Amino acid sequence: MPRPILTADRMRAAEQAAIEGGTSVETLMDRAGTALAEAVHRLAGTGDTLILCGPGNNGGDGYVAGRKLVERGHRVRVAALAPPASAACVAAASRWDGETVTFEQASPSPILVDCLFGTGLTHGLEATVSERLSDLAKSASSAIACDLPSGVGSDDGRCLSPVPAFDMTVTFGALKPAHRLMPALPSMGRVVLADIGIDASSTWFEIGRPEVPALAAAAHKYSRGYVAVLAGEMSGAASLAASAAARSGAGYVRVIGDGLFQGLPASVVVGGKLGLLADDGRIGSVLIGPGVGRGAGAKALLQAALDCGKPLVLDADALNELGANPTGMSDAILTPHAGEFARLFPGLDGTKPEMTLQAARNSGAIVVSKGPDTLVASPDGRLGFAPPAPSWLASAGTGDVLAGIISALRARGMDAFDAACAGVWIHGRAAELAGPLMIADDLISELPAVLA
Ligand SMILES: NC(=O)C1=CN([C@@H]2O[C@H](COP(=O)(O)OP(=O)(O)OC[C@H]3O[C@@H](n4cnc5c(N)ncnc54)[C@H](O)[C@@H]3O)[C@@H](O)[C@H]2O)[C@@H](O)CC1
Ligand SMILES: Nc1ncnc2c1ncn2[C@@H]1O[C@H](COP(=O)(O)OP(=O)(O)O)[C@@H](O)[C@H]1O
Ligand SMILES: [K+]
Repeated sequence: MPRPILTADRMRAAEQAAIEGGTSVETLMDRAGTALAEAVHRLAGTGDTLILCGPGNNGGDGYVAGRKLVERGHRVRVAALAPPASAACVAAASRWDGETVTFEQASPSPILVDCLFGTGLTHGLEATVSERLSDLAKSASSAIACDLPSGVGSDDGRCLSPVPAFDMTVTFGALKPAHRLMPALPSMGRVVLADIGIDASSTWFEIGRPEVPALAAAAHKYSRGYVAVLAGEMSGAASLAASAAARSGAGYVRVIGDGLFQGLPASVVVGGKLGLLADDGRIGSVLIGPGVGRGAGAKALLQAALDCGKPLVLDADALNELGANPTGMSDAILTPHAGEFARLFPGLDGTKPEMTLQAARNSGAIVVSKGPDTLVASPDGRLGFAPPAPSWLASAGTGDVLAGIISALRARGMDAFDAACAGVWIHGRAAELAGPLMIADDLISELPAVLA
């Protein structure tokens, strides 16, 4: 099951529903603190532990975790930033009778647990507090954040004050958008999700390993997926996309365009008239964008793609050619990077999740908003958050490869949203296998291992 993602408001509503269903806040906090202690102990073993507690329920989780860690043999010190303020935090703190130091006195410890603020953060930490948090996190062997690293905006991933890097973040019920959004993403470490008995079902989720439809025994090359790639000025980009489609399980890949198409597998067919797009009922998806260029030639190719009535994947130059605020794009997948997104959907505001969903609703298309924090949005409100992908994907041509992978999955018959989510996951995994010095071509070599 993919891990659900909830905004702070929706998390509070889920908590409220659990409370109305008969589970008290104290019980939820007890479960959260117990899960936090368990995760800390598993990661760091038994050792001297400093827990920084804030005045709200994030701090309350810390007091509970302190008690549980003492039971597990840790020497625990709690440093309170401010006296407990929320009722549940007051109750949890009243049960803490261990070592307590002032925040200013807190000295470095091998295990640091940050329970200052979570989803209730409203503004950045004071400079002296964030500096102290950073110093303590840097000098710890294991730094663990409760729910969110303190200073991170839960819904938008902004760092409202400087945020150090943590080894692990333990969150409850559901992930929060910030766990998978820049600029907070690199501070999270491993994100562990603990079940505290809240119904956290959501149409927002972290994209997990996909289930690609199995090949039928009676499959033939066209039923396995026929991808048509429209090529223009830069044949290398089309070659990358077409090769990626072929290595992602398409049964037949055709590149329509003039050019040398170096490096293309011999099995990829080159040539054919544009009229094929509409006439050949076997074509399962049409990819246009990588290397297609700008100008009259590109415009004619785009028009042919838009008119052919086949599932489309639009990337790169095709997105620029499309113009701002496209509408009526159902059965299309758009894969803009940040610059292309801003040109395609000017004037949207809000968080990246909100803007990507708005773009999908306005255009009618599945929108893959790429970057270090790729999101996949559907007009129906589904929103997939990519798991962290290696930053070495920042290399020319990797987007062309992604478009090729998605086109193959779409031609195979996957639903457009599922194909886009699966493509993003497969792309990230291929990058992990290809390693830091990879170039886009190397991603293609890893695809069979990822898809096996
Ligand atoms: N929602 C849920 O279902 C559950 C939430 N739990 C915990 O509760 C947390 C949320 O608790 P709260 O809503 O009490 O929020 P927090 O504990 O994150 O912080 C709340 C308090 O801090 C103040 N504050 C915000 N930013 C500040 C800043 N920069 N400097 C000083 N004060 C600041 C707020 O005014 C508020 O009084 C979650 O992150 C999680 O750790 C768990 O106890 C279990 C269940
Ligand atoms: N810092 C990063 N961390 C993780 N993934 C990244 C990063 N930068 C880019 N990517 C991914 O690499 C790909 C780049 O695509 P794109 O910008 O279209 O490049 P190109 O046009 O050169 O093919 C996208 O899938 C994007 O999500
Ligand atoms: K925290």
